[in-house]
Amino acid sequence: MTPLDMNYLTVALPKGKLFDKAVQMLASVGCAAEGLSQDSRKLVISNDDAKVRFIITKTSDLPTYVEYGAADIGIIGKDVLLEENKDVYELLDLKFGYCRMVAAVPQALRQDKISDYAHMRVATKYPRIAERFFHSMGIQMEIIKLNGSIELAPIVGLAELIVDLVETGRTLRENNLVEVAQIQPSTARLIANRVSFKMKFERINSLAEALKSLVESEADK
Ligand SMILES: Nc1ncnc2c1ncn2[C@@H]1O[C@H](COP(=O)(O)OP(=O)(O)OP(=O)(O)O)[C@@H](O)[C@H]1O
Ligand SMILES: O=P(O)(O)OC[C@H]1O[C@H](OP(=O)(O)OP(=O)(O)O)[C@H](O)[C@@H]1O
Repeated sequence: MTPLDMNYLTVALPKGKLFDKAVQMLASVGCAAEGLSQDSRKLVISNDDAKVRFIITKTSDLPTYVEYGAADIGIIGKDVLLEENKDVYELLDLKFGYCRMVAAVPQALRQDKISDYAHMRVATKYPRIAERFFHSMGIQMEIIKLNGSIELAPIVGLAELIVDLVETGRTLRENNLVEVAQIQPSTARLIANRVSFKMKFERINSLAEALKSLVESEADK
């Protein structure tokens, strides 16, 4: 298997929350392979008849695979795209995986103005997004990078604030945290390697068009 193999389309899919819906949408437009499942330990799954192969990556690594052309296209959250800041084309908003990036604090620490949090510590899995947000507000903060369970940080005094994703709001509520700023909404996006998009234009563009029609038909329901 070589990168940018002209005969195959290589599609990167992230393990985790976006995987099942991404597989389902791609299958609906005829882009599928047998045994494509998160439960499998196989990381490359090919459909030789359809000349498509899927690679399964860790969420935050997916844009790197696409940027380097190890995958031609991929499906990934806008939050990860903004954080990883890779040189890829964003082709389509797939309108699933809705969540939003927020800043939150313990209820007891709530202040009137975001500037009142200046110079406090912010725990986050998304240091670039957090940095950019506070910088845009003219506020200097100390950013502490964590890899998960971010809501724990203010409870145990590691940080005063967090920047994290919220979907239902349950995790914030159950840890007595309240939102103090909305930073960025996020949905899943179809992305493409810049060279692949030119070299495999017909194939990638027709897949993107089919997904676009699918997204629009789902929105009409
Ligand atoms: N409740 C949610 N929490 C986190 N991400 C969500 C949520 N709802 C939708 N998403 C979207 O799903 C994507 C993948 O989330 P997931 O939790 O599977 O990965 P991750 O936890 O960031 O990665 P990893 O487990 O490898 O560290 C996010 O980047 C985001 O775009
Ligand atoms: O608003 P909610 O519906 O409660 O969802 C938000 C939570 O889900 C995500 O965590 P995830 O499950 O990915 O675990 P993690 O803490 O290990 O990242 C996110 O980081 C929040 O903690």
